[in-house]
Amino acid sequence: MQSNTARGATLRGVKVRGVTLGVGRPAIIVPIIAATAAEARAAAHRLATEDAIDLVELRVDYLHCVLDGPRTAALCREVRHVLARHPLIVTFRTGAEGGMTPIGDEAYVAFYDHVLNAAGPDPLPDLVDVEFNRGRHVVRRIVTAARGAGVGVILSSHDFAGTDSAPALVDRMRAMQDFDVDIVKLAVMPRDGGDVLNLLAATYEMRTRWADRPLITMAMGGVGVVSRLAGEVFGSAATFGTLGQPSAPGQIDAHDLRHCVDIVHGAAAPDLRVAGTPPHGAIP
Ligand SMILES: O=C1C[C@@](O)(C(=O)O)C[C@@H](O)[C@@H]1O
Repeated sequence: MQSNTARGATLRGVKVRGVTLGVGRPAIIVPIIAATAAEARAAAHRLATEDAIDLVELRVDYLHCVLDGPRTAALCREVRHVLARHPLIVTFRTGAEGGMTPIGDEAYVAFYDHVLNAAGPDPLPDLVDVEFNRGRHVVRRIVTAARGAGVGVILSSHDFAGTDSAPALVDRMRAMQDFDVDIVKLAVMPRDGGDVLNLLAATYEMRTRWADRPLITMAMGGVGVVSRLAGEVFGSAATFGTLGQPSAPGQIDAHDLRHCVDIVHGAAAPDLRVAGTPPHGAIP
């Protein structure tokens, strides 16, 4: 049963440090892909001064030390500190969803417990990414821990095998929104333009009829790239680009991405404001 049945729900933007997601131009997120703590630190120092990006994602599943929870949790705090004004998302992308490290449910919960309870002078990460497919019980435990720590949650779902119909994708996002999370994220693997349209149609319907919080959606791979560039028109609040190794197929250079997103925003924002289509509300 889905409880989020309010049609045309009003979307509240989510403010993370200086960045508001869900209102206006989509945010640009860049992943840190690093095998060692030293590499992660160096990448954080480089990204800290990057003006083209809005948020950083630390993909901890690439770290050799990731299964050492306390050590990785301390690194997350350190990276958060180094990034200064850029908000940090900590993501353990599991093997089942395109990540580098397989992990069982208990270890997955324990990992996020370490991250959310790490002691130290540096701040905690701003957001953690939790996989919807881990199941209700796992999601609830991590969301509760994150709420207790004052850390936001992105609930995410990846389909690397294909793309469901638009109605099925909307159902999935509505089921995700039923959790007490800040942002819902959906990634699919399209075979062709028709699949990309399914993702975009689902995003648009979700954004205009059901969503009361920001969505981030993307069709991965080459044919999906249009969804990363023009997601604002359909209601996606952020897009992932790369400054180094990509963390998923179809990501393009973050500077090029910024340029394209700005072009779309410059052209589309006045019409979006008039038509009231997403993202309506205050467009800067
Ligand atoms: O969920 C996502 C989106 C993503 O898979 C993409 O397709 O850009 C990249 C991941 O690093 C991130 O966690």
